[in-house]
Amino acid sequence: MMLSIENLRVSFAREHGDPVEVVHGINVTLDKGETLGIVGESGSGKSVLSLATMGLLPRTATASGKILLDGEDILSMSERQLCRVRGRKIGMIFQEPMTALNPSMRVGAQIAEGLRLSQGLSRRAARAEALRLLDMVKIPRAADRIDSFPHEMSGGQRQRVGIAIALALKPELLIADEPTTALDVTVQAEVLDILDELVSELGISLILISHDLGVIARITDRTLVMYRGDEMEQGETEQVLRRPAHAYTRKLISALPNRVRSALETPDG
Ligand SMILES: Nc1ncnc2c1ncn2[C@@H]1O[C@H](COP(=O)(O)OP(=O)(O)OP(=O)(O)O)[C@@H](O)[C@H]1O
Repeated sequence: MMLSIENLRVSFAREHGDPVEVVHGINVTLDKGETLGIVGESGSGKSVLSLATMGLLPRTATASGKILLDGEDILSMSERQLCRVRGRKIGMIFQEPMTALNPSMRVGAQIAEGLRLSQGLSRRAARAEALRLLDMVKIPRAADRIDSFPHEMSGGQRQRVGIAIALALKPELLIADEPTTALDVTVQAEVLDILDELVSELGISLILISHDLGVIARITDRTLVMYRGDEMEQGETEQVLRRPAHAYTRKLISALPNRVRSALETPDG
């Protein structure tokens, strides 16, 4: 898997007046197994960038540039081609796991349903695979929890189920948009660590979107810092944190809690 976003611009039509451009020429490349963090405050265009990459921009949006996934441009694919890409190549994890979960279906059955549709597994094989996935995302006593409903689980467990559902389709690229924002801090760290472990174990590429540089710093190789639709800087996460090239990045770093900030500081200052 290789993703290459070239000079991506996105604008939205307005009822009155000219369209407004909200992403102003972003360039990103991502190799197999690499993890990229996209950070920036609210409105910086992170979600628009990720929606564009999944081919999920609303109809009012116009995009130009290229989003090449293994050489094929997402921006010029038909809805049918996009559905195949989303089923096979790109998985998604959302901020609120309930958006990806069906509240009236047991979690095991939801994971199994995806497996039966995508891989044509028998009922029994799909259930066994669902159990394996629940174990993989470290749901305690998975064999007992497989028949739980989403509302019977904690937020962190629901997000793990969300991760299991995304992984069930064996994606090559996973896009996680604020996957831990709705969780408390300790649970946040657990879910991030699971995500980190799984993507590296499975060789999946990851785009992790967050307004929180602490979240990005925890698990990504590279970071793109965005502000109002522009790239502020991009580079190895460690470099960006230790030697931020841009005042905006320094502002994001100074907004981190002391505890996180001091963990990032270099011995040589
Ligand atoms: N459907 C839409 N129609 C019009 N404008 C939109 C639409 N979606 C997003 N925008 C605008 O695009 C800009 C970027 O929004 P985006 O959601 O990508 O920001 P973000 O960095 O993800 O912020 P947040 O962290 O709040 O989600 C904002 O100015 C937003 O108002």
